[in-house]
Amino acid sequence: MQTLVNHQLAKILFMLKLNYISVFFDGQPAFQNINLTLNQGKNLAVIGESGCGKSTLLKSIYGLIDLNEGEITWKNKPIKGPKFNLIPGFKDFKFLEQEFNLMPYTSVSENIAKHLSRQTPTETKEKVRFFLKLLDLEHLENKKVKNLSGGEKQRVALGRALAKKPELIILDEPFSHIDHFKKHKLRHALFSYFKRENISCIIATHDTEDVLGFSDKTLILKDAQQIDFRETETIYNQPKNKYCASLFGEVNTIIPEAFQLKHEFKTDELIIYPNEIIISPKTNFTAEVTDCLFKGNHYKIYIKHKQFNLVMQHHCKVEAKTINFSIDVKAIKKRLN
Ligand SMILES: Nc1ncnc2c1ncn2[C@@H]1O[C@H](COP(=O)(O)OP(=O)(O)OP(=O)(O)O)[C@@H](O)[C@H]1O
Repeated sequence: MQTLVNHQLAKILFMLKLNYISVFFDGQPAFQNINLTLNQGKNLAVIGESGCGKSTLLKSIYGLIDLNEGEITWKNKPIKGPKFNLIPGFKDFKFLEQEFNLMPYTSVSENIAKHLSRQTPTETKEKVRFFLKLLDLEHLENKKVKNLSGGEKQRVALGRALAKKPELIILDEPFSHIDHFKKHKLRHALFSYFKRENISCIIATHDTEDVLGFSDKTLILKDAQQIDFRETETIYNQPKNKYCASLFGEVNTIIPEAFQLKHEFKTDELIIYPNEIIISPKTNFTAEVTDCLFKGNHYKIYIKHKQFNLVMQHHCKVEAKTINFSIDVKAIKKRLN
C-alpha cells in the first residue's frame, strides 16, 4: 500500500522528465543523452559554455524541435515536437526566447493584456497592473513597444510570458538586456513570484547570480553532453572538475602534495575557490603578487607560487610584491563534506 502511495506521489511530483534525449544537426549533437527530472515548483538552471546546447535543449522541451532520441514527458504525457504538433509549443508552458516577438505597434499594457486568460475588464486591469509593478514597467504602460529599449522590451516579454499563469516557464537568458541595477531587483521579484505560485522554471544563463541563490538544481552541459545534474549547492561545493567550478567564477587547481596536504586530501588534484587561499604571515609558502584588482567588497589577487598561478581574494589592497599564504584546509573540508 505504502509503495503504491509513494509511486503515485512520485508521479505527481516529477512533472517534467527528460529521458535520455538527444538532438542532432547534420549528424552533430546539439545535446545528447540528457536525463533528468524536475519537480513541481522547482527551479532548474542550465549552464555551460557558449554553443554547448542550452537554447536547443530549451526549445526542445517547449516542443519546437523534434528529438532524435529519447522522450520528454510532462505529468507522464509525452511532449511532441513540430512533426507531430500543428501548433508548436506546449500549452502548460511559456517560453521566453532570446528574441522577444512582441507586438511593436501596441502599448506595453496591451502586449501583456493580450496574453491574459479571459476575465472581466476590471480583473484584466488589475492583473496588468500587477505585472507592470512586478517588472518595474508602470511608467511605460502606454508607451509603444517599438520605442522601448532592449531591456524594457525584455521585461515586457517576461510580462507577456507570465500573463497567463504557466505551470512551467522556460527562460533563455531572460536578463541579458537588463542593466545590473534593475536585474538584481527583478530577478529576486521574479523567482520569489515563481516560488509563491509554485511555477516550475528552467533558465539558461551565463550569469552565476541567476544560479546561486535561486536555482534548486543545476544542469551543466559541455560539448553537447550532460556533465552534471545535482542540487545547485552540491554542484558548487563538490564540483566534478575545473570546468564545472569555473562556471561560477575563477578557480584554482592545486596538487595537494605540493602544498604538504597529501594526507589531508587524497586526490591528485584539488579545486579551490579564491576565498580558500588566505594571507598568513607565519606560513612557509611565499608567492609573488602579480596583480591586485579592486572588486568592491574585496580585492582579487593574482599570485605566483613556484609553477602555480593562483587567484585569491582579500578584504584589503595588497601593496607588497610578495606575500605569505596558506590554504584554508578547514574551509575546504567543510565545503567538501
Ligand atoms: N538550427 C540549427 N541548425 C544547425 N545547427 C544548429 C542549429 N541550432 C543550433 N545549432 C548548433 O547547435 C549547437 C548548440 O547551439 P545552442 O544555440 O543550443 O547553444 P547555446 O549553449 O545556447 O549557446 P549560447 O550560450 O551561445 O546561446 C551549436 O553548435 C549550434 O551551432
